[in-house]
Amino acid sequence: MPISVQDLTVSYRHHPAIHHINVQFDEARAYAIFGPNGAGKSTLLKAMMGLVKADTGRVEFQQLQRQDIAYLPQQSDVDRSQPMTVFELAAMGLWYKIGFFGRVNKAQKVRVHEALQRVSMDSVAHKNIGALSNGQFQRVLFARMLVQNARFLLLDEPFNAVDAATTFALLEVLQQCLKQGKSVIAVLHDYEQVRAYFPNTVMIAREVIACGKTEQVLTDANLQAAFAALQTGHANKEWCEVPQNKLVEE
Ligand SMILES: Nc1ncnc2c1ncn2[C@@H]1O[C@H](COP(=O)(O)OP(=O)(O)OP(=O)(O)O)[C@@H](O)[C@H]1O
Repeated sequence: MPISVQDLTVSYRHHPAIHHINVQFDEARAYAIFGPNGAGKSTLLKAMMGLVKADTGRVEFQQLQRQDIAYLPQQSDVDRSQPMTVFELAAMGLWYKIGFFGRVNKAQKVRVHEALQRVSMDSVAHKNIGALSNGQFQRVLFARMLVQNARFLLLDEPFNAVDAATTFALLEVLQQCLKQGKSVIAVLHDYEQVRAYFPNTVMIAREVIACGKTEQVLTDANLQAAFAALQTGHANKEWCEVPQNKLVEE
């Protein structure tokens, strides 16, 4: 049951951030999305989640429901200043079962506590999220994803501004998820992390530069091609400055 990205173009103010992207994400695999700053990595994830409008192409979710996809944006969607406990934030992973204001039943409570245990945050389940460090907060957001029990985990720079111990612990959580048959698709900047934990890499620079086994994709030649593509604005003949339908709309 793969996710298939077909001919996907998204532009901001007439400039394509991603351009005719084709890529398939299969189940039970770990994919790194890699590329220079401004390559369109976050935009690709947002477009897959339907958070930005596509100018061309589409994303096909074969036999997947909305709750089968979990998404952790780069800057968290949760306002940490609002009064909410660690437990309540993790329990938000149940949104598709109980809505955002529904009551959590006994079995669901157990599930939330188990998820918090997996990220070593159950002992502070009663704490307000405003009191958490960046690393602790990211652990709770991972617990929320575990509660959702999605089949595809889309993570945008999940270890940015997170301490080394937490990064290691959360990478281990992702490994467990893979063993359970889930897929992880993560925007990452750290070569070593990608090489150690992500056997598949999609390198983009607006367009797909290379896609496949990490050792074959993360090469100097591909990295140079990625930087060059971003500087010159095109790496193949099909480049078009602005998708036509976007011009008509605006
Ligand atoms: N909301 C927006 N409005 C206008 N331009 C945007 C917007 N979001 C992104 N862009 C531009 O689109 C391009 C791709 O941005 P995106 O954040 O997807 O790249 P990225 O590869 O994730 O970058 P980084 O590694 O720096 O996070 C960049 O040139 C960026 O400035």
